[in-house]
Amino acid sequence: MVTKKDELVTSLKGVGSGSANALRELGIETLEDLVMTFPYRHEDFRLKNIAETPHNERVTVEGRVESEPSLLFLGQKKSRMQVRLLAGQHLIKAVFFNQAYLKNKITPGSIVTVTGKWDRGRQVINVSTFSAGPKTDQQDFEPVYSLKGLISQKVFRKFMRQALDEVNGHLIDPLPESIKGPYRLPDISEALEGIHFPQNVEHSKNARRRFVYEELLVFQLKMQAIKKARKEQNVGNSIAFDNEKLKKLIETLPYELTNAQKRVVNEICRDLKEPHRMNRLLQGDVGSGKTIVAAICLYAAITAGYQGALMAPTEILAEQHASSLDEWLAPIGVKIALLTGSTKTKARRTVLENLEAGNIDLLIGTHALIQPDVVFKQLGLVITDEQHRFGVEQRRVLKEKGENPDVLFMTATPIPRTLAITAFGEMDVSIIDEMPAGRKKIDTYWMKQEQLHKLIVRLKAELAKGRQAYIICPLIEESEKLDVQNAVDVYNMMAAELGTDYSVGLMHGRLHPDEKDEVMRSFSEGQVKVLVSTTVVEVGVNVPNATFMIIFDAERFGLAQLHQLRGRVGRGEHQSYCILLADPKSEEGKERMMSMTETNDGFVLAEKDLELRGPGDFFGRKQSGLPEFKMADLVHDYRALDTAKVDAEKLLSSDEFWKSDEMEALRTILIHSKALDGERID
Ligand SMILES: Nc1ncnc2c1ncn2[C@@H]1O[C@H](COP(=O)(O)OP(=O)(O)OP(=O)(O)O)[C@@H](O)[C@H]1O
Repeated sequence: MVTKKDELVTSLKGVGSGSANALRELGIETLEDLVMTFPYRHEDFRLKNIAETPHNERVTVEGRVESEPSLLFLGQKKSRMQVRLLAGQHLIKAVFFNQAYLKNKITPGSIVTVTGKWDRGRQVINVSTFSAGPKTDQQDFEPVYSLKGLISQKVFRKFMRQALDEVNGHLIDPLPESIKGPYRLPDISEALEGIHFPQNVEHSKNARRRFVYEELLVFQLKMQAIKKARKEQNVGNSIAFDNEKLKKLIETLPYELTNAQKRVVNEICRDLKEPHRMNRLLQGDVGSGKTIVAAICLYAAITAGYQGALMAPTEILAEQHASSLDEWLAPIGVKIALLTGSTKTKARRTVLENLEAGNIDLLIGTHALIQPDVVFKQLGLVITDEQHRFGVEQRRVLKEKGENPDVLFMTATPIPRTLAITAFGEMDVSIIDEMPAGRKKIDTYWMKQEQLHKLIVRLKAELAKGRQAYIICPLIEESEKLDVQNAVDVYNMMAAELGTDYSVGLMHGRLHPDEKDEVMRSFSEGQVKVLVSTTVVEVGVNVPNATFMIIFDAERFGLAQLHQLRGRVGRGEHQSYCILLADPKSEEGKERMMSMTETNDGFVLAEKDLELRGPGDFFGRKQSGLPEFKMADLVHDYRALDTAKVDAEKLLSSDEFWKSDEMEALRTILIHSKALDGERID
């Protein structure tokens, strides 16, 4: 039996084949599809005082016509008409483009109501909606739908009215009274009315509140269900590590762990012990000390007789990790090997043999680590140090190899909380939210390119103190060649400026791996004082004596990337500086530069970045891990997201959710998704 909501839109009065096609193109076939198509904004038709209306805002005013309309034709169909209106005490102009047909309705002395964008400087309203006479029965708020020009707003609203009347009482409300009641959320019919035909601001706000909550609750239910299912089905390793040995390692470290580091080590080690497979994200701002945490956890797995793997995004980083971990772990007997794309065939073969035989405890490298022919004897823990998510592909390779290790993802990109919850909602998250003691704020300045010579004086002063510096040139992937040239030019200029006093090194993606190594080593050992580099040093490079950074064309970078780059300095006890050379043209670019000078806090910058660029672009490209919400907005609805998270956890662990009739609709949504099988599909 077809229920009302499943009836086709063609059952509505006035929907012929033309409109039906248009609606189908918008993804609307049934009455339910139609009523669940939400407007992307509401036009506000309340009367406003023009004197208080900000520039460029849309406004509706009533006014008395004070002149004959002057009409000018600008071509066959184009025209411009202008008339003077007295709105309250204000004499303004109303301009109508291509609405010559209104001329007869505009007579001097009559009252008219116009809506349009207000140009405050020129005192002009650019009219988009007109009615003769004072404002009467027009709705105060009218929804505006995204219709791609296929059908007019007015006709669409007419269909909507009919559809709402038809389905009223036939829709199943996924939210039971026990949830709606305490939050005073309207039921589905009332909420739909408020979304499509709001009587006032409150009405539409309440309706929106309901759908935002519903959407986020369903999302959270899915995420929590996935987590739970994975825990139940993933019989992973229970890694019984030797706590005494861990304590000893921690005691021998050159510094005391911060409380945050201790806390996350505990969280991760607790997961290792559990028999299910760990699936955890470790977030920590640049320089917060994630590497040592990784080392301790890998060592934990090793004390229990397992092998560990640490995967880095670049070769430089893999080498740097290998040398740090070697320093900490080799003295206590851990056998470490490095494997990257440039490991020579013979050396590679030796590593692989030893790995399979169990003679290597810890393998560090790039993606080369999880190639099919890399076989571990007993892999217990994989840590990946990457900006982005550990790909589906890599999980598949591990699975095919029969490995079932615990996995920890480390990210240095502070991900705004709301994004972390949504993009990584099915994972457990640990956060290092504290910097090692004694860290100083990196003083950040924004200067114009033309001030470079002044800057070089500052640079020399810093070098004279024995410090080192990075000079960053942009690398835009589409034209690596040009960027390399750019870096070479800057290198030549710096080498000329600094003469024989300080040696300058050059680093970019096109160098041979051996050359990269060589440059990096001489910089970290202090022979090279100034490193001119493209963004290849962006992640993870750790040279605590480097305290000065100049970033050329800084406006070409996003906030997250600038923050990562800046994080290369300020990693030791000395005061550090970062100078952004930039001539941004856009307001957004200026705002980015200002934000960098104002804060060192990666989480604050990440929130700002999210606000400036929107969630889709946050990761630098469209990230498939981010679900698209119809109503919820990740920048502003974070409170609702939190509430939904707590509620989802409670619901899933309650008997009522699984048994009661009133929860059936919500339960059905969950059952129809793949969440209960531990799969994420969005
Ligand atoms: N508890 C601590 N006390 C003092 N120094 C520390 C502490 N933990 C780490 N460090 C030092 O801080 C510096 C940064 O640590 P690390 O390289 O692990 O940062 P990170 O979190 O990996 O940052 P990035 O993402 O930028 O690589 C290193 O020089 C490290 O030795």
